[in-house]
Amino acid sequence: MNSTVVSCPGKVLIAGGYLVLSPQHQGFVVSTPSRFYTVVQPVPGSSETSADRFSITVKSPQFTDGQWEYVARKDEQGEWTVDEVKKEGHGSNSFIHLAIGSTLLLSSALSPSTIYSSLLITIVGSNDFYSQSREDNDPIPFAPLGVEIKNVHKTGLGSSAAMVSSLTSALLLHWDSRSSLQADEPEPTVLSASQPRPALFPKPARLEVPDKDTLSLIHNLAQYVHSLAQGKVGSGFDVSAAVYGSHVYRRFAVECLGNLLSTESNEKVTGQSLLKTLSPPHNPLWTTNPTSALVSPFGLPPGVILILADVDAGSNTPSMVGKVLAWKKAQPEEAKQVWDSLKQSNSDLAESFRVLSTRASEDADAYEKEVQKLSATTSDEWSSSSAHFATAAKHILTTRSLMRKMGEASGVPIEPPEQTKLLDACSAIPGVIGAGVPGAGGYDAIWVLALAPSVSSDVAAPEVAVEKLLRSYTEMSVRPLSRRAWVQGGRKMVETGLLREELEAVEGLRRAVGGL
Ligand SMILES: Nc1ncnc2c1ncn2[C@@H]1O[C@H](COP(=O)(O)OP(=O)(O)O)[C@@H](O)[C@H]1O
Ligand SMILES: C[C@@](O)(CCOP(=O)(O)OP(=O)(O)O)CC(=O)O
Repeated sequence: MNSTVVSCPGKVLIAGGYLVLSPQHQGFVVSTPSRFYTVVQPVPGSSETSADRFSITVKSPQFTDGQWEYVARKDEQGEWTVDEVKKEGHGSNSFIHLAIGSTLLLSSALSPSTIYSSLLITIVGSNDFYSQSREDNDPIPFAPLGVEIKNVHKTGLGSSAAMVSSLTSALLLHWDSRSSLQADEPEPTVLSASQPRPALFPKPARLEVPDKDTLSLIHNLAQYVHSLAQGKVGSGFDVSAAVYGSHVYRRFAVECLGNLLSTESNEKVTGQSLLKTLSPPHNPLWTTNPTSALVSPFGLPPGVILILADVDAGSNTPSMVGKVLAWKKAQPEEAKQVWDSLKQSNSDLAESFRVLSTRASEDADAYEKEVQKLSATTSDEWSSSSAHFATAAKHILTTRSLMRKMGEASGVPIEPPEQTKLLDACSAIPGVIGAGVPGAGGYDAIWVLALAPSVSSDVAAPEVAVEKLLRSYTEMSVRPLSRRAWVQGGRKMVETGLLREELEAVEGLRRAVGGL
């Protein structure tokens, strides 16, 4: 049987950090070209193994300790459990363990007739999820990092969310295709009522995106696994971006997960309990207001590029979140004012992107000419004739100043002075619309939004000047991610989320998988 490959993108929360934790507010998240790939392969000759037991080997070849072994067993009640087979020199990986266990339970409840057999799973992330060696400017795809997973330096694109989303969906898809191969009469399932159920994902790869209900189920499963493995429920924008791509995100309510995460509940999580809680047709909390998540279109307009850079100082998101929420509780009036203003400036920024996209589609030539013209001057020189780009630039500055205000009020370095200096330096480059700290802010990363004229002009592309500044900056350790990781404006939402892939079509993936 063929391998199954699913990829999910990384994320950059351009606006809405902290606010997005509350269902009254939104986050504006852009997904990145950097992706996590999960390749699920049957182990040759293993289909003869017992129907109640099979093994799963997971490899993460980018890490020196990236191999984990699991055994799945079915008990007398027909419930599957997955145990790790401990190996010396290899730590546990709760994200992977929980993803496999939960997906197997859900799959067996969805399609009780599925026959499981041993699997080899390979997981790799695009190089830009991790800081690369400074000596090698052009590493091979999915380059080995030569370190243990716990020691890797991450760049903030959300490795665990993209990994969990690609692993859970690849497994669900793989097992789903087995059920449709094996069962002459597919069992009626929740998703299909009494209709024979089509495979969850349509066949050939890269493939059509799964239907809406299936994507929701995958999203809900990945949110559950990610929260369980992290030991907390964040806003979930990172998992949502891994599944849906760039969008405006309003969070789902924790109640959607029922008591699945409850540490007090003695009830064992079963396949049926997962299905009943995670499947949208079964659990209306996922689809009805005010508990459902909302995903609406959002993206960068054409003619722009989002340059991403890793800052090597590191901040601790959970403690920053704790402090901001403590301030919000202690100073509710002041906090409400700041949050309301941020809500406004964030949605103004998104609206200015929408207006630019509309202009581009109405008159592509005039739009491109404007992009060319503005590339030669700095955003504070953009006159009212360039109103749309000037407006976007203004909203970025307003959002930044409000985030700084929130940081000062709560004692959290959301945009610390060192970052302000760097962002201002980037923003002063001709053709740069603006810059910011993504997500929770801190010392982790920055983004810079620049115009990207499509035909070469007399003017050097703004991105070249930004890259030069970042590479030569000495006041902080900052390093642009590779150009491959930067986000081009104008991409369709459907290309930016979860994708089913062909193994051979992804550069370097066959080599990374090796062996079989
Ligand atoms: N390539 C990979 N293979 C296996 N597990 C990975 C990989 N990359 C990340 N992970 C998992 O994600 C965890 C990191 O999660 P976290 O610290 O939340 O980082 P992030 O903010 O990037 O999501 C790792 O400890 C590991 O369990
Ligand atoms: C504060 C937040 O709203 C945004 C954090 O965004 P980041 O992109 O900074 O996240 P990490 O990759 O987990 O550090 C918390 C949340 O939404 O869960």
